[in-house]
Amino acid sequence: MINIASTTAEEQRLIEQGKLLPVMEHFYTIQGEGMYTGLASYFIRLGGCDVGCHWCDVKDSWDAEKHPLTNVDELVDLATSQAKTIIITGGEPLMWDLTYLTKKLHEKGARIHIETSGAYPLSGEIDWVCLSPKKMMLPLDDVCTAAHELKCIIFNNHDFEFAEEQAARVGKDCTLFLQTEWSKRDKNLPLIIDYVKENPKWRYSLQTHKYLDIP
Ligand SMILES: C[S@@+](CC[C@H](N)C(=O)[O-])C[C@H]1O[C@@H](n2cnc3c(N)ncnc32)[C@H](O)[C@@H]1O
Ligand SMILES: Nc1nc2[nH]cc(C(=O)O)c2c(=O)[nH]1
Ligand code: SF4
Ligand SMILES: [Mg+2]
Repeated sequence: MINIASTTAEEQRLIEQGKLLPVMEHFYTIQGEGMYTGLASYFIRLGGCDVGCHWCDVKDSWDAEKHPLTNVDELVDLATSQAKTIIITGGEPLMWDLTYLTKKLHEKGARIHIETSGAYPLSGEIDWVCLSPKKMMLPLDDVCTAAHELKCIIFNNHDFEFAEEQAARVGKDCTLFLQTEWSKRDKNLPLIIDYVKENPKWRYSLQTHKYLDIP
């Protein structure tokens, strides 16, 4: 687990227990991507990521120190009062121990999804794992095995090859998605459409929230 330099010993203890986490933002919106596109969901975006995707659309999340340490019990109450499906994202949410957060969410009857690069071990009880593997820090085998959904980002042509390599690592029931890197969408969407027609084990995923201009 990462150490936040500016925390007190008491805060560090609560972070290790998962009762205090750096939260960049939390908001009720509609899942824009992948298998659950269109589903009303509450997003919890944890700060901290060292994977370093040059095209990452939430670079502000990377530095955990920039995000307020937040009381997990209060966050759980707020999230579950608004939605049944809670999506934990980041940053890289698996940099943190999610045992306490997910236990509390489940006690309130929530269904829990995660968006992850898979570069760190799974923790907690998660109902739906969306794995989006990255070349710079490959996903761990255990996360590949647990993935319900594989969402590979296409930035350039080589990413189709990388996507096939990662598809060979997930279980046979894992649903496979190709999603264009947003800034390359005009060039890549026709390539992805052709690829999916030729390789129908893949589906495309669009970042529909960006077209709709919602969070
Ligand atoms: C911001 S990441 C946070 C969760 C985790 N770190 C991960 O990468 O899966 C959430 C999702 O957005 C995708 N993503 C990030 N930047 C993107 C971009 N510029 N275009 C398309 N998808 C992007 C990621 O691959 C991931 O599937
Ligand atoms: N609407 C919406 N859907 C999303 N699906 C994954 C997101 C993420 O940033 O993890 C995301 C997001 O930021 N907004
Ligand atoms: S792993 Fe996720 S949060 Fe981290 S840099 Fe890549 S896309 Fe951004
Ligand atoms: Mg996003």
